[in-house]
Amino acid sequence: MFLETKNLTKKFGGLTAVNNVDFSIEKGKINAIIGPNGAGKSTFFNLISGFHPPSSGSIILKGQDITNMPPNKIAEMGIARTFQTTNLFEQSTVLDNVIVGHRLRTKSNLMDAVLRTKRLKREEDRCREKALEVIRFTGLEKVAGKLVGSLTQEEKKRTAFALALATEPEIVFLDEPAAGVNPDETEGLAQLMKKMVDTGITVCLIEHKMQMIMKLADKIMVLNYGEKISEGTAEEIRNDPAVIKAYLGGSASA
Ligand SMILES: Nc1ncnc2c1ncn2[C@@H]1O[C@H](COP(=O)(O)OP(=O)(O)OP(=O)(O)O)[C@@H](O)[C@H]1O
Repeated sequence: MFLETKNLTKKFGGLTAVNNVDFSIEKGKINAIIGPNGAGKSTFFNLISGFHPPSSGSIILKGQDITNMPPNKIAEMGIARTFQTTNLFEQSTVLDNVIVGHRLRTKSNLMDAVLRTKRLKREEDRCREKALEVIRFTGLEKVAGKLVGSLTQEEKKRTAFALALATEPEIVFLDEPAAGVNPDETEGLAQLMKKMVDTGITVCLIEHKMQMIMKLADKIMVLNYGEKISEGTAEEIRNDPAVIKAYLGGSASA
């Protein structure tokens, strides 16, 4: 299995936000995590990307235990993520935002910057090339020189994808990639996720847009109050009484 969590648990004081979750992600597939508000989806992402240490349980990437690794190490291992409220620099251009992503893969340090070494120049060129490549991939060529603050919501979403891709990840975690965009743009972003998978990148997303998830995801996990209540294909999830009950607030019979 490409990435697995075993008994993954996160407690915030008396609240168990993620409770004993076993989840496995297959390489080259689109995996989705759904669940009502407050179900623990973002917390689950934060655990995998190292932003929160788990209270217990483990995270295994390609057979290696990465539990408790710091976020920068996890990113170096090939895991990238985007955020619900995209953490982009609004006063910088798309290109400058995306260039930052590839710095993760470079080695130059403060001395290289002070002395303007050849290594620094070479790595700066490489970051720029990589940024231009992912800007083309995500369809942002026309707005590469624009300030992020002036972009549409959909372009900002694409920029967040591009920033994640610039780190050369093996797997990307996308937190509500289609929130706040119209149906046509949602379809465009779904196509972009498929394109990512076609190049060999594994995708895992959180999304509230059910129609999109049901069409797009190869495998879905459903969280409710921090617990995994169901897992399977769109068809399996759709017909699972536990899922129907969770979404209807307990008013449907299980
Ligand atoms: N840093 C934190 N400190 C304390 N409680 C937290 C923290 N982060 C999340 N929680 C709580 O953990 C629970 C799960 O939250 P989380 O944001 O993971 O849910 P979610 O499924 O992503 O929700 P949404 O769909 O609304 O974004 C919630 O009750 C939330 O209030």
